[in-house]
Amino acid sequence: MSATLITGITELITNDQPAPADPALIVSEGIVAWIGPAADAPPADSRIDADGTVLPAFVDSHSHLVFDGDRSAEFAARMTGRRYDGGGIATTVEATRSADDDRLRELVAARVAELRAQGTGVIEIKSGYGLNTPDEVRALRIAAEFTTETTFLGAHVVPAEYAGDRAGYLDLVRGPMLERAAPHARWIDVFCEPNSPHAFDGEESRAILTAGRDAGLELRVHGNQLGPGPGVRLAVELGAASVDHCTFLDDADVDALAGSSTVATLLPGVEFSTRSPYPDARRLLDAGVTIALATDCNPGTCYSTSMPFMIAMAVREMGLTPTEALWAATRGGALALRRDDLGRIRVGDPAYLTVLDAPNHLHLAYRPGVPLARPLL
Ligand SMILES: N=CN[C@@H](CCC(=O)O)C(=O)O
Ligand SMILES: [Zn+2]
Repeated sequence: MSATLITGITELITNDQPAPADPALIVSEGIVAWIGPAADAPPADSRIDADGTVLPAFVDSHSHLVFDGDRSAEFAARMTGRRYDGGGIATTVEATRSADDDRLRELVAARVAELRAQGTGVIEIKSGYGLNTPDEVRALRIAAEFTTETTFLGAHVVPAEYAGDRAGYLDLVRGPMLERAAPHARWIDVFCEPNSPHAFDGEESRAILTAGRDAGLELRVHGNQLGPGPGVRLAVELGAASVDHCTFLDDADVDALAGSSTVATLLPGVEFSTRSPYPDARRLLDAGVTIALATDCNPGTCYSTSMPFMIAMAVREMGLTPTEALWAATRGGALALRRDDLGRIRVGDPAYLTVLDAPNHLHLAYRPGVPLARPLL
């Protein structure tokens, strides 16, 4: 067994026990084996001088990394006033279906390398740009090469070939497509958005989610992104682990979340890239809701892999302190994935550790856009 001692930690964020003065860590075989004052550290085989702030790696609980194609022109049009309504997803579906497996795998690998280099440890990856059975299954197979947190999103939008037959597509998604996809997924998700003509209303979403649950999948929901809607309350009612976006909430939505085990996952990169109002994270926290921050990395509403960027926006635009935003991007993400072993530094947990080239964690929001975060090991 080989043990590595980590010293030179200017600040240690554990999201667990308070850190000692002049903290040090020992990691052995990928597990946190010891935390204590550097002066008391037991012998180790090697040593790393962190020379900065050490924190749990970010947990990015919402991404759509399996795609091909480019929608930068759609982004540019939005910056001059065009609204987002989900219609551009069809462009990505076409490009993704046309890509061969090796190309898709390379694209995902490059995006995963990009996010890891910025301090993300574990990521969730959704399907949703195949929208037929073989392409959805392929997306999940490729996603599973990079994470165990794979999500079946056949109910992203109704694809063009079913434009006149929504009911037919719903039957496909909750029938044969689900049956083939379920062995490759942990989660099922739905774009519940009555404000988009392409996505699904409350009853359609309920039908998809309950079928997924019956097939053994756990639930997550895209809800209340483009306007008020039933997504948040449906997610809470069905016991979903997370409802994501939460941009347009009324008091009943906030009350429902506050009394529940459903995490509200906020995706400020989407509001940035669609020129929308940011969700009110302060209101949610003050009501006692558990919140997470994630990138939602996708070609339409947010092509960013950067959790530090999400933290900076949450602080500047959404009313969180830097400490709260960091917690939401680490432990919050872990809870949104119902992973008790992630998002904190604790003896016995996997050693997903990030180091900041900065004296303390406030620099994550204080120095936006600066590449401070990287994997420690
Ligand atoms: N809103 C639904 N799905 C993605 C966007 C997908 C796209 O536009 O390609 C999201 O989470 O924002
Ligand atoms: Zn999404």
